[in-house]
Amino acid sequence: MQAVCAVSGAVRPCANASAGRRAVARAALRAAPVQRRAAARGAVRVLAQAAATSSVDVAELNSKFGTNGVEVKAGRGGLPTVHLKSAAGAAVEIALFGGCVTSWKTAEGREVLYIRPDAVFDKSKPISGGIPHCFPQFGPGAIQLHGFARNVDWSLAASKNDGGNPAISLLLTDTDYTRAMWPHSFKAVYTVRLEGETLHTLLEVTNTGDSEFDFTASLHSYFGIDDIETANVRGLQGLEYLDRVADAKHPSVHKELRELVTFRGPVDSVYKSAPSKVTLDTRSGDVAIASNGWPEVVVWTPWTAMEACYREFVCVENAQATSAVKLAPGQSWAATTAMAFTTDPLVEFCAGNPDDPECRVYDD
Ligand SMILES: O=P(O)(O)OC[C@H]1O[C@@H](O)[C@H](O)[C@@H](O)[C@@H]1O
Repeated sequence: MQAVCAVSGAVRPCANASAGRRAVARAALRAAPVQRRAAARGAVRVLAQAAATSSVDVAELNSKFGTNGVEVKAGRGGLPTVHLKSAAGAAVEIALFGGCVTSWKTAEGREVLYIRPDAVFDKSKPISGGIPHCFPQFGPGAIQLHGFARNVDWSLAASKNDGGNPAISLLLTDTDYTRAMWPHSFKAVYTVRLEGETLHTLLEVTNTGDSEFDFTASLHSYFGIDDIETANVRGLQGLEYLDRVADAKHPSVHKELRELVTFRGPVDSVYKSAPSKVTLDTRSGDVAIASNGWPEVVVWTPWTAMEACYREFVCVENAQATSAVKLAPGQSWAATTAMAFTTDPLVEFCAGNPDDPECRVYDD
């Protein structure tokens, strides 16, 4: 008999069953009230804040940029962190170090992003998790693997709240440190906005110098999942992709035949000509990732190379990885994402109806 996903107990891997599960769930939901799932497993994915003080004047930043739904606080490691809260109850945290979104919680408090257990918040390395930037190089290439943007302080440049939807803009410009690595003058503006429960990002890069440059980039988004073997990504079927697992510098080229991209080993794939929306099924729910201006999607799991945590996350990245953007002096490039999380109705249903036949787990 075919395995059916259940909420708890000895769950067998059941990827590829999403469509069936949804149909079942819809039918079940018509017949029974939805029970809320109590265990917010995702809520503990992000590590607790370390008690430390910030060298940046958080109070000053807050008096300048704090507004309804926007507050600057000392976050983990004392890093100045902007907290957004929408009228709908969703919340986002953005560390100025790396311009990294380190937390995105739904109105019911479920953490959607993932911070790796080896992440540190002392600026000795980029924050390993959340939504860091890869810029001006996705890599591998001439400079550090994913570029420097996730490894330097961005500054807070603007904040606002329109109708209960808070937004901030972070700014990164070239410095001696960046020019030593990448000899160009640039301005990057990263706007993060909560609209209801949807997380919006806009990255704009401008050439402020007097000669052309090119760059690659990505939003290196880490998402929490119930288990790597029950997660999948939809929307990539039919696309050409570069498999970088064996050799990132000389990837092999394939065509994705699967409707659901599942995980049974390390994956490091760059999908070209990606559609404007892909969906990550975390098993507890779907993360819909819509984008505009990001032509590629990178899917990455390190598998057992990160034994301690590989089951708990997958990266689904909006990227401009394989072909560089060329900007003449004064020119700009921009790309957006809109990410939304919806709970899997079957998981919710089964939380309250564990004995329903559709919620039982069978051995093959
Ligand atoms: O630098 P991090 O956050 O550990 O991520 C590294 C990984 O980032 C992914 O974007 C790449 O596709 C992988 O090749 C790489 O190993």
